[in-house]
Amino acid sequence: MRQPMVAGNWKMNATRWEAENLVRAIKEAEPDPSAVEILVCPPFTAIDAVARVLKGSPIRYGAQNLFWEKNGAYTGEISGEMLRDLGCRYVILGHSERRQIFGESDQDVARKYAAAKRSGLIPVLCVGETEEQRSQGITEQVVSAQLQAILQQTDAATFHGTVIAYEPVWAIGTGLTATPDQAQEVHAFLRAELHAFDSGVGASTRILYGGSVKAENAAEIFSRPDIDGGLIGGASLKAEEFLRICAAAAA
Ligand SMILES: O=C[C@H](O)COP(=O)(O)O
Repeated sequence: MRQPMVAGNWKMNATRWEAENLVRAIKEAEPDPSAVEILVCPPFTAIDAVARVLKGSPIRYGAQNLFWEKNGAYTGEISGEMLRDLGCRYVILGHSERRQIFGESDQDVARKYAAAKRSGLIPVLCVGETEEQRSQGITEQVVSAQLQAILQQTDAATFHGTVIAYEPVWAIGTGLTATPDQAQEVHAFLRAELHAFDSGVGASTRILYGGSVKAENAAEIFSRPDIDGGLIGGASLKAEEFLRICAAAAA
């Protein structure tokens, strides 16, 4: 049985003060940790402030990116070891905004994945197709290539625990959501790929859906058998709405 998970990707939003207020409101609602695992991923600058509020709480926090080296002359970059030093448990990797705006390739994501594992972070690996790729009918090819770039360099024991997030690029921040059936179809495909890699990995890996998830559509999306929760952008910046999404995953 896979424990549902709801992750908030705050992207480049929230000062430390805003982050503290947001995470405090989530914490004070005391969501049941046995029903849903909750993760918040603030910008780097607010991680420490969030960590202080979450001390002793079952709510997890993580980062949105890392660089693959441990340290050195890499101006502006942050390593997995630095994130572990802040107490981060998870790191989002390969988000489509990183791939599209910052030019991250599958190979870059694979190097970041290896660095996350080396430093003891759990990757939340994002995959997803653009609108053009969907209209060309190559959604499965695209997400398979993104996933296989990771599977080819790892083994089942190392991969264990990794979280996958399927995020159709055309649904991110657009208000357009994949229908629950469209999302389930891709999730089932990804699970089959994971299963072919290793049956235990196929059964146990959580696959989250991301792309314009809101309180009002969350329950229906999460009701599908291969959708284990959500990676939430805009709606994770409002405590009340985020908590309603968490409650939908817990139900
Ligand atoms: O990481 C989160 C996704 O990019 C979804 O963002 P969104 O919920 O604002 O569409």
